Amino acid sequence: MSYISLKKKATVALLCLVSFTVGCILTTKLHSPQSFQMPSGLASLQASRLDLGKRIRGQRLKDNSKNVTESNADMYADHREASVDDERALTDQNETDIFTDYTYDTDKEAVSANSHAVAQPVSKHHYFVEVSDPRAGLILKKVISKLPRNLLRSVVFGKKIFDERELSLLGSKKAPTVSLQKKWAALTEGMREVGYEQRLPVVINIGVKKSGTNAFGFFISQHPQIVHSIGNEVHYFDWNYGKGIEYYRSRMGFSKANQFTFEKTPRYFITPDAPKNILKDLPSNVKFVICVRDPVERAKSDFRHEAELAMRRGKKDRVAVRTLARSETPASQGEKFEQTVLDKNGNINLSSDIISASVFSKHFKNWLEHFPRDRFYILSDEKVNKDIYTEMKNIENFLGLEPFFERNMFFYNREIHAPCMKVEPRPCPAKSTPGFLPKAEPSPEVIQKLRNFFRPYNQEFEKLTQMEFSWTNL
Ligand SMILES: Nc1ncnc2c1ncn2[C@@H]1O[C@H](COP(=O)(O)OS(=O)(=O)O)[C@@H](OP(=O)(O)O)[C@H]1O
Repeated sequence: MSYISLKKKATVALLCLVSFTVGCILTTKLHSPQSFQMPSGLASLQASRLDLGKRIRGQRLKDNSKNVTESNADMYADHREASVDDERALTDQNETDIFTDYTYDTDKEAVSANSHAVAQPVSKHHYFVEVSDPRAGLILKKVISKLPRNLLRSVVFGKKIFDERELSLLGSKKAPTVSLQKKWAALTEGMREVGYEQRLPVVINIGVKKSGTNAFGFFISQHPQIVHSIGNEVHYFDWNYGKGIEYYRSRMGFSKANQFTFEKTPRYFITPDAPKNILKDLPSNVKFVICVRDPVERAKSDFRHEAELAMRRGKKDRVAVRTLARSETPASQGEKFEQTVLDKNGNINLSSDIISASVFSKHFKNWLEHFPRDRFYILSDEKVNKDIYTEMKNIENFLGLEPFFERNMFFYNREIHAPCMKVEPRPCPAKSTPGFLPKAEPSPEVIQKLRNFFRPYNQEFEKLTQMEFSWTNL
């Protein structure tokens, strides 16, 4: 081979190598979060969002951008009420398999999925997408598909961040199970740069279970100063206390300095050590909202809830099996309401959680030993049903929030016989109890027995709260 042809070949090889290297660099740059450049229009739109500290949520952003508003409308497309027990099970999950467990659960009849998601731009490169139930693979996909296509996107659930590639695997059998600690660190750093922190809650909805806590959580979370915990219920002061305060903080949404972190776990109300530990661990200005309802109606609703779990356990549903393993008085499949609330001799079954949770005064006394009465707002369902607007205004005032709620934001939904809030496109949380569940329709004698049992406790609760309730003396 001549020297010239050798030289030619070497030049060609060199050119190939250079163009390959340049290609690689360009590709890496295009896909690297660090080098990503956002179109200037979007950048300023997002910057103004961040300055306003607003979340992309339903109609609240209608004034900002048509594109984003449409996308947000879809985020609520499948908003249904959360199941406490799914949250309970979630906190049990090892960090990497959350998606594997829940995304492919297609048994929608048996599982009342809560599927709301809130997207929030947190840096040039990331959207923070809060998903209240990680089983909601479909809604996640929907949210992601609506975000500006040319942005690098991440979805966060707790400490899990799923990038676009991983999201594209949703719906396939290849579940993303990658450890994402590094991405989480990068994202939180990005959020801190723009002024967000994970703060401990200063407002907690501590219960009572089955008294409208989901609806209240939904209403209060519409306030721009309220930042909800990540996921529906954290269960720190009952089941996860051993995990430490930094775990608890890590379950909080990111907030700006003028925002209030909100958490709801109805089981705190009946957890003996919860008030003592909250006093010890949380900011001294923490306040509480307690939803209450006719104790007999509450017990019936609680029974249906437990019956749903029992039915799911019968189907070997993993969430239910795990949840029932932790329940003090698990319902048995096929058990009737009477069998749960009465003992063998026909007396009130005092060891049943379903009874105990309705004895409001007993638990409230424990809270009052640690916090003064003025730290609690008691939200009774009769007042909620009569005038939700006034109640939300009172709570705004109680918490020291800026005025936000207006009368025309609320309406009474005759289909579900409950007040709702106009948030596009699903105005309010659906009723939690699916129609296929066993009905709790005890005989009039059993009802009377329950009423006689609860009456003295109701009267005591009235004294403790300095309030009156229509169901006290029934
Ligand atoms: N506004 C509104 N929207 C939807 N649902 C409402 C509302 N207000 C009260 N409820 C009734 O509250 C019951 C559920 O209570 P919780 O949300 O506290 O349940 S849970 O403890 O979190 O599982 C559940 O009661 P039952 O239907 O009797 O089971 C809901 O119907």
